[in-house]
Amino acid sequence: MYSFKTKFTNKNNVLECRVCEDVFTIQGDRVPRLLYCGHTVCHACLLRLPLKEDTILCPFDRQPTPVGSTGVWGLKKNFALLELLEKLELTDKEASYTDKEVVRNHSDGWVGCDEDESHTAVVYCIVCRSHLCEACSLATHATRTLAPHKRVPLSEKPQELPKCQVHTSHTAEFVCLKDECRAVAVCYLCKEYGRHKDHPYSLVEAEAEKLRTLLSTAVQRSHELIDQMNQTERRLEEVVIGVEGRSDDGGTLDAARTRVEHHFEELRNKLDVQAAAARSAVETHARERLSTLRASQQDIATWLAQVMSVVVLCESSLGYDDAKLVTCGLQLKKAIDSIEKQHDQFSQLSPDQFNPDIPITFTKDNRVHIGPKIEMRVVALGLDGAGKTSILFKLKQNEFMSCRTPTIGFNVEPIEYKNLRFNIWDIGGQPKLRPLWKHYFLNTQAVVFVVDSSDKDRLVEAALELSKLVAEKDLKEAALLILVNKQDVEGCEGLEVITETLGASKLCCGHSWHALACSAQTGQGLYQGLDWLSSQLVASPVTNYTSRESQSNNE
Ligand SMILES: Nc1nc2c(ncn2[C@@H]2O[C@H](COP(=O)(O)OP(=O)(O)OP(=O)(O)O)[C@@H](O)[C@H]2O)c(=O)[nH]1
Ligand SMILES: [Mg+2]
Repeated sequence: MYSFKTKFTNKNNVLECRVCEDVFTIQGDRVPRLLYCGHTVCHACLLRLPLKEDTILCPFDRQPTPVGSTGVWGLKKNFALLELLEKLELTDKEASYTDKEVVRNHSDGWVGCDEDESHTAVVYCIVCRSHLCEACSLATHATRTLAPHKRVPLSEKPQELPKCQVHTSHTAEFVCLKDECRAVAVCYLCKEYGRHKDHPYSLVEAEAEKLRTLLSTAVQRSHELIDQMNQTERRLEEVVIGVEGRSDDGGTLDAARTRVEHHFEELRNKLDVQAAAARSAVETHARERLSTLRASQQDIATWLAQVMSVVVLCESSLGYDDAKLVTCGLQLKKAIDSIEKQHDQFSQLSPDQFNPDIPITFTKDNRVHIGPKIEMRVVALGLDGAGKTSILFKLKQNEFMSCRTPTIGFNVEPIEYKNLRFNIWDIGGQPKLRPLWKHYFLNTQAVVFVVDSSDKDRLVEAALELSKLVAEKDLKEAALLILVNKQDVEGCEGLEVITETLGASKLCCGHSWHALACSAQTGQGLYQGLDWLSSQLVASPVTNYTSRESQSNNE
């Protein structure tokens, strides 16, 4: 039978490092490495040699061997020696294989000692690759050379590395990391000289360790994910119950349905009240109108009878003799005067009475306005010189006043446009007058804020005044129209820049607001402004144009 002792005594020190006298190994610290002079020294002894200017001196003949940045790891292994070692180990294994298998197959899991098959192996020598019992381990490793061999309990025996598929007698201890090679396990020959020369590589153990870490992390994260999913699933179930409700308690769906019903019920009630108010307004209007018409009818009937009786009197008086006619002259003149009086009264009948239309306009809050004009209170504000009075004048007279007359106090003018009457209050904008603005706010339905687009230096001042206006309680419901005026002036700022500089979208976000470019000189944008204002008051567009307005719109 093969013996562990003979295995090493047969080598006659040929396979030992001549520095430390330890046996060379295929891998690890005792790997044989070649120096430039041809001597072979184990890796561990080379590490202990002093390094002088990136060279080490051979311990036997002092010849220098340069080592680069990789140190002694960069020195070539003595492959002839390694092959010899491997062949010897293979022979050792083959020789012991049959016996060991017989012994191992003797009982499942039982491992026999390689020195004495009747003993049970408890340790494994990593260097000699032998299974040993306690006694044989001590006996065989008593020498100075073998005593340092690392022996581990059988349970910690390192795994056997696979063989290289190309050099089948060599262990595949490296993994080639080049993409095309798909992590194939290779031996040092393939790595140093063969197909995988110069390919990136790693040790099989290191790569396996990396994969293990990766797998453990993945498993741990998956467990966490499963926990989270379970929790979320439970929460979703709770939400489903919350929406659908339980048998004894309605969910949020029921509550939402009820709110929708309630909201529209309230709207319907409000609309019913508004419709009743509108109907009543129409009825009242019609009643008043009919009573006026009937009164006029009665007046006309009376006038008719009176005129006819005067006519009869006059016609019959035509045949009187002179004396009688003169006697009745005073009475006849009175009768003729009364005809004139009735003619005057008759001609005063309003032509509106002959139009059977009932002109109705609905406001945005569903109030009904009956009559030719619906009124809107508008306040025009802005810095002094912005052009408020000029805009008002242009709308009223269709004229531009080029001279500067600052407004002290206010001007108020009704501007009639379509079926609206805008009562525009133009308030002086000088700094000393601005504290008075607030006295005009009550019941104001719209503010027209005028900005001078040619006076860029005062935009910040204008923004400040605008910010105060939008914060006014009395103007909370008021619509806000920003008129960017003087667009005819060369070099003036455009609408977008001005609204941005004013910060209008932020400032006015609580209001219904709009900005328009305009010019009091040319009339540009002014009627668009009135259109927007009317859209804020009435529910549907107004279409009856007067001739002047049509003309202005065509300009
Ligand atoms: N070129 C040009 N000048 C304008 C325009 N609008 C107003 N102006 C001129 O700007 C000056 C001031 O106009 P006003 O209408 O008096 O300004 P205001 O806003 O009423 O000023 P205060 O009454 O002081 O608040 C006048 O000289 C106007 O002729 C415009 O659209 N184009
Ligand atoms: Mg003015």
